Amino acid sequence: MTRPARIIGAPTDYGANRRGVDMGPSAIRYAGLAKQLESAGITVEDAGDLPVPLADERDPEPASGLANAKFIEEVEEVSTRIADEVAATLADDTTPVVLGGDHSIAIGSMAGSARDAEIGVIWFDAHGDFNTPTTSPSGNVHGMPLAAALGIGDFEGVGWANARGLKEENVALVGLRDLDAAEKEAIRTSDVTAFTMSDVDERGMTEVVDDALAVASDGTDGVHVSLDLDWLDPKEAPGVGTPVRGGASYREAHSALEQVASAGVLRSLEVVEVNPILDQHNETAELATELAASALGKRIL
Ligand SMILES: NC(=[NH2+])NCCC[C@H](N)C(=O)O
Ligand SMILES: [Mn+2]
Ligand SMILES: [Mn+2]
Repeated sequence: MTRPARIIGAPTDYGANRRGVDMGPSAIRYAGLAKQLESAGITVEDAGDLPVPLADERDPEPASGLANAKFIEEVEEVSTRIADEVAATLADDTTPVVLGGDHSIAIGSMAGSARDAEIGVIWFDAHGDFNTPTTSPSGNVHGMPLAAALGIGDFEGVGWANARGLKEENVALVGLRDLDAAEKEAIRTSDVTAFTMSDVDERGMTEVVDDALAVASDGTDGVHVSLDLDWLDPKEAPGVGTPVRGGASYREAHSALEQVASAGVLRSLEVVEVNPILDQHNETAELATELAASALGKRIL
């Protein structure tokens, strides 16, 4: 029997420092996520949205802590909440499906998923999200979650951010095409495996995703999949804050997430960076919904 799924909304926007992406969970629900998952034969429960500090109660530059990481205190507060919820969901033998929100929420999802288990991560994204507060050109935490989870640079020993049961060797990034200079260097010198869009061009998505699955499942108890909608080409997914041309096609994306389902290793899933204000007729949210269903086992036939 397939495990049930629990939808967990994380309506953040401070990690992208741009309004609108906080409406992602609502747009994805409106696009029919629960129905789609049920049609894939999965029992779905919606836990609603986790509380996020209101815009006028936030502090963009807290005096202490990780300098140059905007709204880091809010990130800590909400990450802790997400981590607890994800861990509790897994303890119920249920698959957490976390809806962003900006990609800073991945810090919490990974910490929760890796609290009591060794996990791997597949990161479908145009970006590396491998900056640290020191290397980040923007200070936006949605460009830092992998570095945070892995305890790189300023994030070393930051308990709430580090994903306990996650090693660099089990992290695979897929579809990269926009990296900052220092971020490139950090990825190169780390033990993560990075597949750029050039790799996809040369080898095809199927082979690349096969390799990514091997990296993430090697010696682990399961895989956390983080799907940033800007992984797709902006023609398919216009409703994102940081679009980059040359992304995955609709068909590549579906087939990649179907591969994830077929591998039978999915432990937790998150879908991030859907910004309804920038979207056209909710098509990016609809795509997010369909791709989540594919990852959880929905099939054409
Ligand atoms: N999850 C995202 N959309 N990340 C975009 C990050 C962009 C840029 N690399 C930065 O650090 O600011
Ligand atoms: Mn991205
Ligand atoms: Mn991202």
